[in-house]
Amino acid sequence: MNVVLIGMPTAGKSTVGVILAKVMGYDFVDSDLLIQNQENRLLKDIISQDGINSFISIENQVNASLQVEHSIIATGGSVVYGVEAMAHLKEIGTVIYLKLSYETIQKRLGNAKQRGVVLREDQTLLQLYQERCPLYESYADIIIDAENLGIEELVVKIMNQIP
Ligand SMILES: Nc1ncnc2c1ncn2[C@@H]1O[C@H](COP(=O)(O)OP(=O)(O)OP(=O)(O)O)[C@@H](O)[C@H]1O
Ligand SMILES: O=C(O)C1=C[C@@H](O)[C@@H](O)[C@H](O)C1
Ligand SMILES: [Mg+2]
Repeated sequence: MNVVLIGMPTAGKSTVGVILAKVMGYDFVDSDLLIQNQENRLLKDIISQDGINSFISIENQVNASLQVEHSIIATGGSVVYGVEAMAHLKEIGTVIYLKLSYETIQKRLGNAKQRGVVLREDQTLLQLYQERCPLYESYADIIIDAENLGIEELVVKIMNQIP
């Protein structure tokens, strides 16, 4: 079985995921890096060159094809737009949503466009947050409130909730 981390960009999926893998003796997979490997391009270049719909479709295909065991899987924040990806991830793992307030995400994110976030031209970060929260919640097996927790504290909180 795997543990799948979902949540907004900067929620800590990659940072916390790799530590969690070490502490639990799991492997670590970052699906953003698998996308970059497959495409041989940076995420932000895929988004700027091909557009957000193509990126979402590539992300969906990569995550839907993931064949791993005993791994912590850090997904990209936009993975929840991929129906096939989420169906597959739910089948191969326990899905954990790292939930943070809009204010914290905004502070950590800085300039969303420069980081290559899947944000439509006419969409604000607040609208993106409001659009995504229900998706993260609907796919989550476990929701973890990560607000005001340091990286190590969050690792412990996640470990305590993994079945
Ligand atoms: N618990 C935390 N407290 C403070 N800062 C954190 C915490 N977790 C992560 N960060 C910081 O937030 C930034 C983004 O974290 P990270 O790359 O792990 O996010 P992510 O969820 O993987 O985002 P993405 O969806 O873009 O891949 C990093 O600079 C990281 O150090
Ligand atoms: O939440 C997002 O829109 C994204 C998050 C990153 O992990 C990458 O998957 C990509 O930059 C898009
Ligand atoms: Mg990440």
